[in-house]
Amino acid sequence: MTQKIIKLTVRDIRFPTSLELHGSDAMHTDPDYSVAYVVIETDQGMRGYGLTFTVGRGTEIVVCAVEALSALVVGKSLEEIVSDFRGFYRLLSSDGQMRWIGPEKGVIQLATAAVLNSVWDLWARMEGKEPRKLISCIDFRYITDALTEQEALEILEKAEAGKQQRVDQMLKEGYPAYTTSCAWLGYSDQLLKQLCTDALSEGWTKFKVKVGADLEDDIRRCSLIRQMIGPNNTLMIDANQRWDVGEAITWVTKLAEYKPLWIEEPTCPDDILGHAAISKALAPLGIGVASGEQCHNRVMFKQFLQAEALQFIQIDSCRMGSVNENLAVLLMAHKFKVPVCPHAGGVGLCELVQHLILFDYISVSASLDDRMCEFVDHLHEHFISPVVIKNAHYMPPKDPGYSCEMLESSVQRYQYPQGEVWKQFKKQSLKD
Ligand SMILES: C[C@H](O)[C@@H](O)CC(=O)C(=O)O
Ligand SMILES: [Mg+2]
Repeated sequence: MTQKIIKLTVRDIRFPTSLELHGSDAMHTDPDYSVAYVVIETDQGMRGYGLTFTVGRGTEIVVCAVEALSALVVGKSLEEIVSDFRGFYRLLSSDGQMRWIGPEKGVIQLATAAVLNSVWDLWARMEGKEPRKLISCIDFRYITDALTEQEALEILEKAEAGKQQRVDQMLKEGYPAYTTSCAWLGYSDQLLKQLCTDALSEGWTKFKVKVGADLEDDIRRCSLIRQMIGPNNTLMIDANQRWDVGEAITWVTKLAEYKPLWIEEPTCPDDILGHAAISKALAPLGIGVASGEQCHNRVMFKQFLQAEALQFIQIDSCRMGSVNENLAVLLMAHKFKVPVCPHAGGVGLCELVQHLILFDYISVSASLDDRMCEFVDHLHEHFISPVVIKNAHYMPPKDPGYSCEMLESSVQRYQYPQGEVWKQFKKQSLKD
């Protein structure tokens, strides 16, 4: 049945997470987790839901960018889009009137992700996809020196073997996860201890700690958490781009005794050679470098891989141009033998990225070695099909679609600035 997209709406939804310092790190000290939330509707009454994660005031700019892209979507049929998804991706990412404010980066790329996520959601509610069809969604422009279309197809075809076994395994055991919920930078030691104790009793074995603002604090917090989790559990540290290259090496060397598996975003997320230098310096200490949550397109990831600048790739479901670009990165990571450990958390990122990482295991890498997906325990209650975590594993989603439909009651309560929650804050601040 032809489904013509007749409407696209986008709303600015913000959660006041800064009040309790959830999500805080060395660079984002008071984040209000937010989304630009997109709904597309077809003439047959079907809907697709998409979003991109942002923080606070920036959301209104992303909303404007989605509105600017909407004219490229409304009026098209789903069949028209998916029969040449590569072309449609290019239309959005290379539109002559808007390309200058990207290309394929920044606000326009976040907006592209929100729109395309809604298209993937709509499509996913309708049918299964074969390797050839998936490959036809990827824009190979600028990456053929690292991965050709033929190589990508061969990777997917090779992974057909054993696929059903991996599906069954995932349905039974789920995909391994780690938690970042215990140790946001703004949390007190007492809260950190409490959350860590709870997480251990729930079966968590892999923990990420925010670092980078103050070395003495980092030493104290890493030592505390290492003592609590013991020598056999896994610790990761995340500096959210706080340091220069030399500073990163010196700082992380001082934290090496706590045996972190990786240092995440040690420096500017665009500094490929800087990451390579940090990787080289930290390799003898057994510490890898992870990055990706602010890596804005497949071309950046290509160069990180070519330069051996990362030992862990952190794809993000909303930073790049949706599933289309993430497929390209999963396939390149496989070719370069670098494990994918997605960034999640935020608002809806866990809901979205679970699909990508399950796809990676089932249809691309067929490996769980050194792989795990981030989990953050905030804001899932606002989703119709929230993630299900069992024994520190993501259980495969059962509902059709891309899992980012929100409860309409939540959207209305948290819509900025007219939602009840924000109106209440406004009244309060007028009183103060
Ligand atoms: C501002 C966000 O909370 C950021 O700190 C998240 C992040 O770096 C992560 O989850 O990793
Ligand atoms: Mg991070």
